[in-house]
Amino acid sequence: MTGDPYRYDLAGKRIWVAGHRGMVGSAITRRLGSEDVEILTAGRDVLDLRDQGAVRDWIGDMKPDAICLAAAKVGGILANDRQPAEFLSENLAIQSNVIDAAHSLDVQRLLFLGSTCIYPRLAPQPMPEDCLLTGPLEPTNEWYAIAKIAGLKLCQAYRRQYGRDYISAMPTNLYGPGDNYSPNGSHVLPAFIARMHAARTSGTREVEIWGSGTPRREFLHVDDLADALVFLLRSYSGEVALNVGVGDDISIADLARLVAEVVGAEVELTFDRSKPDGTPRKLVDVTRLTALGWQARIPLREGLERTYRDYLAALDAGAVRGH
Ligand SMILES: NC(=O)C1=CN([C@@H]2O[C@H](COP(=O)(O)OP(=O)(O)OC[C@H]3O[C@@H](n4cnc5c(N)ncnc54)[C@H](OP(=O)(O)O)[C@@H]3O)[C@@H](O)[C@H]2O)C=CC1
Ligand SMILES: C[C@H]1O[C@H](OP(=O)(O)OP(=O)(O)OC[C@H]2O[C@@H](n3cnc4c(=O)[nH]c(N)nc43)[C@H](O)[C@@H]2O)[C@@H](O)[C@@H](O)C1=O
Repeated sequence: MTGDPYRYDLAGKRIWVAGHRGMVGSAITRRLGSEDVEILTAGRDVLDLRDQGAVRDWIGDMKPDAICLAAAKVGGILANDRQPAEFLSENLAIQSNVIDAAHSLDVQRLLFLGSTCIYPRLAPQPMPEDCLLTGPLEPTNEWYAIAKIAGLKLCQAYRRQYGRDYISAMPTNLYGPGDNYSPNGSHVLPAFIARMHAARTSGTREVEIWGSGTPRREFLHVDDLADALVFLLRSYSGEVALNVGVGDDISIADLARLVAEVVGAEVELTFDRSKPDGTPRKLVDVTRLTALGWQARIPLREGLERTYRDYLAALDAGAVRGH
């Protein structure tokens, strides 16, 4: 490679964080708070992103220089499995409306967020970016994965055909403040925090884990993700949808034990094998991101401690999402 490294200067830019009330969107907003940028936001109450005309009008009126697309229909394994229509249709609509309108209204820069479930169910571990579309997807979330693949492909297509500076990032499983704690709709980590906390406060000893407990997952604190996204916005331009992760994973049973320890719950685990395990392992290869100069900083245990404190504060305020 020759020439100067790519740099997008954020100074003075108007950046629309779509989905700013979600876990990721609010972390991006917090992180952008320390940059010299103007942050634009619109909640679902004023702008439903499934409405193509409304999205065009909003972008046309607000004229963002850059968009972080962190709005999506999101949920854990059971929600994905039970609502295939909404996970496919809403995500296709949200992302096409935003990306198409960004192109037609001449928005310079866009960052699309996918997920590592885009990779084949039995991908090599750790999963490199180039294993995309090399094998069948995990059936519990193939609907969501197909929408996310379409989103990253749309960014690639606008880049290839029209030279648009649109990029995509594929984060691993996330956790942190503002997560969704809905018992059936959440991801595993918030589910464990809520369940272990309930066990501790009620004195219950048996805590149920869905599936076999043997699948392995990687967990990235959302503040690390937000830092990585700002880094990418500033310093990455390319077709490849980049993995964002920590490069280390843990079994679901061990995660349950670790959460129990952090929460201070003395429990025995039971396994509900009628619930799906999903992908056996999902560890991302972060070689490309590391080579660009970014690395996660928050170790899992510290991130869990912080997240449990956030959960307790939200409980006190009666503001736990999904409860
Ligand atoms: N959580 C995770 O483990 C992972 C997340 N990601 C990706 O990160 C992104 C953000 O996820 P996360 O923050 O966890 O999800 P959240 O559910 O916390 O946030 C999603 C946000 O999108 C908004 N939204 C959804 N539908 C619409 C709509 N029709 N119109 C307007 N706003 C809408 C929600 O608004 P409202 O608050 O009104 O519902 C919410 O603010 C997604 O693209 C997801 O795929 C990727 C990998 C892992
Ligand atoms: C981020 C990612 O999130 C989803 O994929 P997933 O990684 O399978 O997500 P999950 O966090 O819901 O589960 C992880 C593992 O944990 C086990 N598990 C145990 N007990 C509970 C439990 O109580 N709740 C949940 N949710 N899972 C549990 C569960 O059986 C599974 O083995 C995608 O649909 C997809 O949308 C996506 O991109």
